[in-house]
Amino acid sequence: MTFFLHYAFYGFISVTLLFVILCLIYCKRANEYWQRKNVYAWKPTLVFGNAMDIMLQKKPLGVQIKEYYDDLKAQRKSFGGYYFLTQPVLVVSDLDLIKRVMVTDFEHFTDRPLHIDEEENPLTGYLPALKGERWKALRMKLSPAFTLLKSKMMLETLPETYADTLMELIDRETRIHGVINVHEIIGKLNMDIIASCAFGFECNSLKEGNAELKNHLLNFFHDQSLRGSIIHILSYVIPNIFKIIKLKTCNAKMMDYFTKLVTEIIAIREKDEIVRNDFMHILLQIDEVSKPDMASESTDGLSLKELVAQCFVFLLGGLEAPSTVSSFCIYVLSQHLELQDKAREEIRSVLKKYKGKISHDALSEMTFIDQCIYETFRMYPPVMIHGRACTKEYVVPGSRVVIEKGTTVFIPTYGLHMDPDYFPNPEVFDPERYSNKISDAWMPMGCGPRICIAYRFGLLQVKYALVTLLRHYKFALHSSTKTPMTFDCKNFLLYPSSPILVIPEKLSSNDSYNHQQNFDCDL
Ligand code: HEM
Repeated sequence: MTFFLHYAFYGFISVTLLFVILCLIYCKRANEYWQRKNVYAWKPTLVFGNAMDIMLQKKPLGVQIKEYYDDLKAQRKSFGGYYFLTQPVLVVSDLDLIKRVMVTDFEHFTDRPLHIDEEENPLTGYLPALKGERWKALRMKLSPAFTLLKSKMMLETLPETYADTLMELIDRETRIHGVINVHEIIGKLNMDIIASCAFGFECNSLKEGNAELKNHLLNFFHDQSLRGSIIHILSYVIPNIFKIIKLKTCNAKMMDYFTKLVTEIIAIREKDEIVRNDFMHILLQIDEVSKPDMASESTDGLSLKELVAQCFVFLLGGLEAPSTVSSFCIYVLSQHLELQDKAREEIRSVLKKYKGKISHDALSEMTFIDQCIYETFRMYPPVMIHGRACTKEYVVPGSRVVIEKGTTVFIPTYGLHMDPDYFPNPEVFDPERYSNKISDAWMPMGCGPRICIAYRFGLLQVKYALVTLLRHYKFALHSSTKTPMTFDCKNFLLYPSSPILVIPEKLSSNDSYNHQQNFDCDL
């Protein structure tokens, strides 16, 4: 017996040692990938590669990739290799090569390196994660929901009461706390906007505060646990790891909640024969197959699971990115009061012409607000890196480097946006940069065939929120708000590390156009 235990013990130690040695050999070999290809790369550490600071949550991935971009530019390299743990990633720094990857040679980079597992987790079957022909077919079918005309129509169906409820909320918060958390307030407005525009239901986030829908979505974005934030990054950089380790990006509760919500909305529409010009209507029209009891996969139309996943991405896209950009815009305008006054002047004079109504036409005339929004998108792009997966072997033009199928490619958006070659004095908030042509290096919504499908709608959301706030309030930065802003390391999207708190000063009816009481008042 003792002999057997002895034998088993040494056997166990030997197998463990062998396993550790094999892992180390694997890591070492993986860390020589770019060297073998003769591609410039930062020296990786074993296991962590170049991502030690990311895994230890000392730095957001987008910020580190910006630093790498700066280094590539300094070394006059068009691209370079990066190691996320043991996964090799190609980072492209040359703008012409970036345009090739995203536009001209798109057929080699049709997919995004996102995790997709519709069996275990149907919400991952959303458009951003879909691959190849399935993506192409669905993108074509969904595109009509996001034309300029559709975005305009969606905006014009918004109840005017949103503005009043928003003001009540700001006044109440100011009375109680003296300050408002601008991201939180705009998040509530956007939640109501997308619930109404996409599905035609009242979410009442502004009125009731913590609406259930919003909480589920925020849990997806801001899972502050170490596990949650690491899972988010892994799902983007090493999606294949999910095939080996059974990890989930969304939990079962979230899945059940969305399925129930969408099923109920469909049932009500069918029962009451409601036809509404919104996102849900377009989805339901896709070959008329999206019946609540339909669980099977379909080739032409959408199964219920697929439909729920597309609704989910509409809510995700419409909530966080537009709210972040609008709140960063208020943040910078609170530091540049002269620009804030100029923006308000424009809002007032245009709204006077349109009798106080925030219509699509009125918004289109507010060009200075556009410039402020573009500049905010540049300095604070919610998506700091655009990712592509190489789907067909690619020889980098002008070199002998072959990008293998399956390689993850990063486009360092934040690096491009802060590059003085494209945007002189990049640290300075200067809306005048956009009085002429916008640089091709400006790409907060991506570019090429996989550009954000809802960029028009997203821009409108941001503009609507800003106009609604700035027409009635003057904002000053609260002393506890960080300047310069640092970014949260636990979030995959760019997100402030501490709340943006501002002090609102309500403008008197002489200062602000009162659309309800006096349609012809002089400002
Ligand atoms: C203003 C805020 C927004 C920003 C900054 C933003 C940013 C982006 C970016 C950077 C991409 C990837 C583009 C690429 O890889 O080239 C993307 C894709 C996408 N966005 Fe947005 N987005 C915004 C608003 C929205 C909204 C409101 C929705 C939905 C209503 C939405 C839905 C999507 C979808 C479905 C995709 C995937 C498109 C595809 O793969 O074909 N986004 N977005």
